[in-house]
Amino acid sequence: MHKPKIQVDTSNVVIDVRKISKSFGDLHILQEVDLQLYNGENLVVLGRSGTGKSVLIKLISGLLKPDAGEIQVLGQHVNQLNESELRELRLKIGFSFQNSALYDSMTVRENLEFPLIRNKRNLTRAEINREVEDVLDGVGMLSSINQMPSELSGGQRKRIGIARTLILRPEIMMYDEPTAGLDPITCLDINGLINEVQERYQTSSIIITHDLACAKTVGDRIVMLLDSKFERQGTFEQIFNSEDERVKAFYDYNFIL
Ligand SMILES: Nc1ncnc2c1ncn2[C@@H]1O[C@H](COP(=O)(O)OP(=O)(O)OP(=O)(O)O)[C@@H](O)[C@H]1O
Repeated sequence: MHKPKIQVDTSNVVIDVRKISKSFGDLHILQEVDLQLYNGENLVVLGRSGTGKSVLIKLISGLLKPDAGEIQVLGQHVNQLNESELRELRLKIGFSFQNSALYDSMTVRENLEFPLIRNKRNLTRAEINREVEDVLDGVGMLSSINQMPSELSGGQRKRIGIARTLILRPEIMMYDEPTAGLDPITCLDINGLINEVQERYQTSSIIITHDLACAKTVGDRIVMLLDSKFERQGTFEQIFNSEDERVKAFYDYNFIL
C-alpha cells in the first residue's frame, strides 16, 4: 500500500510530553512517560488493554490532569490553560474516536455542517457548502452527500466520521482504534485514508491501535507502552525485532494466534 514518504522535522515538536505520571489510587498507569509528536508524522501508540493509552490522550487534551510532568501542545502548556483556552486548543485537534458516531437522523451533509456551524459562526451558506463538499471529496465520499448514515457501510461511516473531524481543519489528528470492528479489507481502506489525510491535510497524528497491520501501514514511528512507560520506540521493524517476551507476545497475538 502507498505510504507517503514523510520527511519528519524533529526540530518541530507539535506535542511534547515530559515526565508525565498519572495514578488512580494505587493504580500507577503512567510513570515518567516522555513522548514527542513531530510535525507531519503519523505516530502509532501500541499497548495492551488498560495500559493507559486513552488516559494519555485525555492528558494531552487537558481532560485529565497529570500528577507530575509537563505537556505542551502546539507550544502551549496544557495544564496552565483555562477552560476557554483549552476549548480553543481542542479545536486544533481532530478527535476520531470509536464512539464518535454520526447523527442517524441527519444526512451526511448535515452531519458535516453541524460542527462547522457550531464552531465557525460567521461562515456564509456558500462557504459552508464549499467546505462540506471539499472535505467529502477529500475522503472520497462526495457522492454520498445526501445519504443517511444508515445507508452507508461501516467503512463509509468511518470515512464520514473522519471527514467530520477534518472539516474544522485540525493541525493534529487523534485516532483511537480507527480499525476496531471493521473487516480486514475495510481496515486496509481506512489505513489508506489515514495516510491520505496525512498527505493532503499535512496533519500530525497520534494513532492508538492494537492492530499491527494498521501500525505497520500508517506509522512513521511507533511507540509501545509497556509497564507504564514507552519502552520501545522506532519503526515497525525496530520495535518487533526484539527478544523481549512482552513484545513477542504482542506480535504473536496479532499474527499467529
Ligand atoms: N477516570 C478514571 N478513574 C479511575 N481509573 C481510571 C480512569 N480512567 C482510566 N482509568 C483506569 O486506567 C487504566 C487505563 O485505562 P485506559 O482507558 O487508558 O486504557 P487503554 O490502554 O486505553 O485500554 P484499551 O486499549 O482497552 O482502550 C484502566 O485500568 C482504567 O480502569
